[in-house]
Amino acid sequence: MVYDLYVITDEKIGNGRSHTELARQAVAGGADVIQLRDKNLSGRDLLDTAVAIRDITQDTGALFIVNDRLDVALAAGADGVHLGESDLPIRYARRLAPPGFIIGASVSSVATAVRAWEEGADYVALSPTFATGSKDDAGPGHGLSTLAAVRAAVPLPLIAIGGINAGNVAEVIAAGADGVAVISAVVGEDDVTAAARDLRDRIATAKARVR
Ligand SMILES: Cc1ncc(COP(=O)(O)OP(=O)(O)O)c(N)n1
Ligand SMILES: Cc1nc(C(=O)O)sc1CCOP(=O)(O)O
Ligand SMILES: [Mg+2]
Repeated sequence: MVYDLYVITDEKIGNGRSHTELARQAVAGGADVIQLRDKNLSGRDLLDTAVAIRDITQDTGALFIVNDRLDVALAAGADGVHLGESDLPIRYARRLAPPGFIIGASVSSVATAVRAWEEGADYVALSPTFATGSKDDAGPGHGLSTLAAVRAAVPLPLIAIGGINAGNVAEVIAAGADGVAVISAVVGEDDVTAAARDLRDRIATAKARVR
């Protein structure tokens, strides 16, 4: 699986553009993964939106992940679900998921990353890597040293999330991330497609330098 550029949709930060518009524009710019994240939609509206994004990503080969809601992810035919440290535990989600279904996990330390790996996560996301204004309860950033320590401890794909942008993405990749998950650096830009393309190019350049 390729997780280089992982874009999370957010209609507030997206300045009135819908989840589906944001997803379409991000995949046009080369996003490898789209995550649908909305804490306010009803289950039914979230499912309708997830089915629409499923159609968009299916056409392009991008992965589609639903935040928090395993039920909606399964019903929509998404590729996976993202679960945080307060969401459904990974080992229980694994019992309900079909073979090949992706379960991503937020982690905040080497210890929580190792636990997520042991419980069956398919990727881990260091949450947050830097401070972010896009999630109220994210807390302070863990920084590049923690990112590098998680990289050394866990052999899963490692995503950095929180405060990542064109200016710092190269150092995040150099510290060991396989990919970056972003909201504002792509979804908050006027031209979502151009922002995604630019970030993806920077990731490719940084990977060519360090690997
Ligand atoms: C890729 C990725 N990483 C981390 C998160 C955060 O998940 P969580 O801690 O459960 O917080 P919420 O996003 O649910 O508010 C994420 N969504 N995606
Ligand atoms: C959805 C999310 N989760 C985070 C975590 O740390 O768990 S940070 C975050 C938002 C990331 O947005 P931006 O790229 O604008 O900083
Ligand atoms: Mg969550």
